[in-house]
Amino acid sequence: MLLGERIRSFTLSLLSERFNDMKSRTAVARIVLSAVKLSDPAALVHFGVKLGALPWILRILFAEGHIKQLSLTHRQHLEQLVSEPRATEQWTEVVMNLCGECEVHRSGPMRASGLELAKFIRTVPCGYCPKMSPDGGPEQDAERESMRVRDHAPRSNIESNVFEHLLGDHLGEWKIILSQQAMLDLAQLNFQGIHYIRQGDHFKNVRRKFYELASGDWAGDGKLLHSAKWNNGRSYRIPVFKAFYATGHFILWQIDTAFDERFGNDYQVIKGLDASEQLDEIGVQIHQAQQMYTKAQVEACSRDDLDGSRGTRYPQSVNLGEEEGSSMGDDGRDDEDCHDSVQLAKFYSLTATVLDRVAVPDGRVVVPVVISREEAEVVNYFLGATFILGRSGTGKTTCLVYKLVGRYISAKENGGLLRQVLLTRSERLVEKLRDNTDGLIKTKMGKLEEKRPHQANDSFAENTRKSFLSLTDEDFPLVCTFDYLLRLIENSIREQENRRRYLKIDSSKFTQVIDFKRFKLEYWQHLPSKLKRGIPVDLAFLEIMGVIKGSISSASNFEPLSREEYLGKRWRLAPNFASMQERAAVYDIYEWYERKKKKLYDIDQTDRVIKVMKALETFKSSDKEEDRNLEKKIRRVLDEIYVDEVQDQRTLEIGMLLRLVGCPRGIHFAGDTAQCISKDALFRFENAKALFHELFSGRTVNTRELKPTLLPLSHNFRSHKRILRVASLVMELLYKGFPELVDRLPPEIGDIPGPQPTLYIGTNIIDILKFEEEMETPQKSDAANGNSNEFGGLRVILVRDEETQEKLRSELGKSSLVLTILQSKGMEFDDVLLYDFLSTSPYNYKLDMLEELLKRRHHTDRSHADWTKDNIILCSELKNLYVGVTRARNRLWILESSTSILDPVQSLFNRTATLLFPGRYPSPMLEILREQDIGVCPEP
Ligand SMILES: Nc1ncnc2c1ncn2[C@@H]1O[C@H](COP(=O)(O)OP(=O)(O)OP(=O)(O)O)[C@@H](O)[C@H]1O
Repeated sequence: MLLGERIRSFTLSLLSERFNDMKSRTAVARIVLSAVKLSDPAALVHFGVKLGALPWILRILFAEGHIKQLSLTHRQHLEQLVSEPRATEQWTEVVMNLCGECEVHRSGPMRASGLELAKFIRTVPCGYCPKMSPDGGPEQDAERESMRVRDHAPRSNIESNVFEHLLGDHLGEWKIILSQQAMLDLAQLNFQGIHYIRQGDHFKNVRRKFYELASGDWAGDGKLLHSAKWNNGRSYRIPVFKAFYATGHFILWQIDTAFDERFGNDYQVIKGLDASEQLDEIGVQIHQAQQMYTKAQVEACSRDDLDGSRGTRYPQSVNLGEEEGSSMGDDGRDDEDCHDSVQLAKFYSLTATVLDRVAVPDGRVVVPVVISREEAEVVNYFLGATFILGRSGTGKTTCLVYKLVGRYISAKENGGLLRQVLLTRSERLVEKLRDNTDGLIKTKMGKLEEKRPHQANDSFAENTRKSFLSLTDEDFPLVCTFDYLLRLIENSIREQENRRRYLKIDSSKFTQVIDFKRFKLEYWQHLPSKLKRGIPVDLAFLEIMGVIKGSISSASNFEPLSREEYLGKRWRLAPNFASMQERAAVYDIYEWYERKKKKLYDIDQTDRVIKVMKALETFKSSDKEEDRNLEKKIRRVLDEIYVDEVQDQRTLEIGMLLRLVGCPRGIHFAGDTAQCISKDALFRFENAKALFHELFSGRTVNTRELKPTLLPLSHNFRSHKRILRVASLVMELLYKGFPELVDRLPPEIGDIPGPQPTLYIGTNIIDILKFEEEMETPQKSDAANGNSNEFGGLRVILVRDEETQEKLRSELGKSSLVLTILQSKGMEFDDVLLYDFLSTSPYNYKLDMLEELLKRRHHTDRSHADWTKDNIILCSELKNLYVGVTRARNRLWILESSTSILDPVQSLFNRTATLLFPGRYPSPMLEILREQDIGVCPEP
């Protein structure tokens, strides 16, 4: 009590001082906020009246969204505060000053009463409020360099509360984070508590213990600070404690550091490691995890007040700078018993909401992972359109989903609704994204968000009859494939055309849209051989769909590239065919394809998008009001669009999407050009960026909004460092061979140890796979335990193409998960078995050229440009390999049937890479196994 009083009077005295610089003002604002949160809620009134006279602090608290949040948690007291006549006047002035230019808030509170002002404050800032400048100075409108390093972005650029909305309230001063295992243990305890009365008390006790831990007051008889000891001869760099919740039962915990969204910085946190009491196993894992810490990290976790005395200990802020763990360098440690290192790689925030939801026995609880500061900045960034960029596993999808859900919940909690759509091309990934999105919303909002009727009636079939304009609030957030969204829009357009008898979008004759499979079977087979002229079928399709038809826009009057335009296109924008002869041949094929398609009444994906865009244009300029209204209505349905794996979308499609939102701020894309392996789309950031200019230059006054902000992510959270070394070497080859075709991004950094990837060469791969299948024992998986937000399952066999997929499925049976590399995009698996990828590559007989490539120093000369053009297929091979390798979290097996690939691969990965880059690749990367090395019993 006494301490509370002291903090309050100290803070009030601080408010009598003058602070002239923004840094001190921000610090004071944070202190005031913490003091308000720590005090009796009524204290808000005292502080608030004082703040009325201190607009410079109040502005900061408004701009960073804290007042909005206090208006929810301290509703009654805020009303009381702003009803005080002097405060009403001063607060109104500050808030109107801040958001006088916002479309929504311009008109101010409805009436000049305290109650109305409090209501008004609850909605400030909103998505339409222009960026608030807490220092009251004019907003710096200079366009930022788009590939900025966000570390330098001032914090006021960040909508600070989006991620907090997703999480809900913390249990106390200390943030608590739980390992996957501890989350499982918690759910298990709760389950037992419901079924066995005695254990019911356990769960209550555990809850209490977590609150005690979070309070920072760990006094007493050592019940929270009982040292955990292991007789395994290992020394622990950070002390581990047992918090007893019943005789013989405890939670294992240690102090660690993590990003704390409440303070916008890294802080000390309580890390719950386990509650299962399987001490031996977890003891080894904790030891391994602690070995990876740098000295500075260990120091940041240390405290000298862990003595069990009374009093609250506050978490300290941590500044580790740019320091990473031992990243990809060799730490000289033996990783051979690192099989479970992934278990302690991911942590979840234990907030009051999560604890309450775990206490409700209704199945799956999706909990946000503890994200890094870098990720939090991406999640909270809403000043303009964003492109989240990063190599694989760097959290792009995670950030995109948290952005969407955080915004959704924030709007809901403020009594509004955002109509958001999250798209990607792969159905499989969409399902995962939907589970995740719905799960996060349900965890946070509980009963408020019961099953959406949409799902029950429609199941997101791509031939849905539902129309875009019939979407209701309950359908949002809508998580679906791009094709599904397209179909919804087509249906709305068709309804109007039928009503008005235009009959343009009539797909009744079109049974199935032409995809690569149909193109190959029904078109290519009939293509006269003189037209084929050595052009590979997959590249021909990619070129037609991705370049000739894929870059159509309203600027080109929705016409595909003419022959002249295509022949004259810069090589970088259409790199698959470099010579005029080849391009001319492709154009001949394209013309033949269009003629045949017309005869057969067929349609392809680009035709569909073009039809939609043309129809919308026609409606827009129609002389019928009804048509114009329809076009307007379609444009007003969505507030925000999120696209994952955006590199799979054509420019044309991005153009369509941009037309569907009124303001560029509502657009958030995530992708990686190194993973651009689609068979029918050719993505270029340049093209997408150009579209923003084209489409929004007339619609927004803010020049910054015309340029999407690129937000890079660099830390790989998925795979351990031995897999990352393989991935980084593949990237290095791509950079060396095809510098113009992949954006150079910071290399993925990862610090988790793990087992060495294996290259197996043998003719009995199928037997091995069958054998493995039989031996496979059910393991704990995120998907199975329902306690986390994984985007994948346990083990997958990845193959080059659908034919191999079918072959393997028939040999191995349905219980094996076999996917093409393309289908596996965006997913992750504990174990990945890459099946015969190198042996079936068109480069299988000349893989030694990879070594030459790695050795190359300069790549600006002409001969290199020619080399790149001649080896364009290698670029796609390497991208596929990169995607395949990076799906693995734990074990990577490269299974190959051809002995001829052994020497070049072994030489590249195990010798040359280490010789050339000993820092990055300190030891042989692959364990090599041959048929004779393992004893697999063939089937009797
Ligand atoms: N801060 C974090 N700590 C631990 N795990 C994290 C963190 N952020 C993300 N993850 C996990 O890392 C994995 C990879 O994340 P995600 O799928 O978002 O990456 P991505 O960049 O979209 O990858 P890809 O490009 O390969 O699809 C997921 O399991 C995710 O839950």
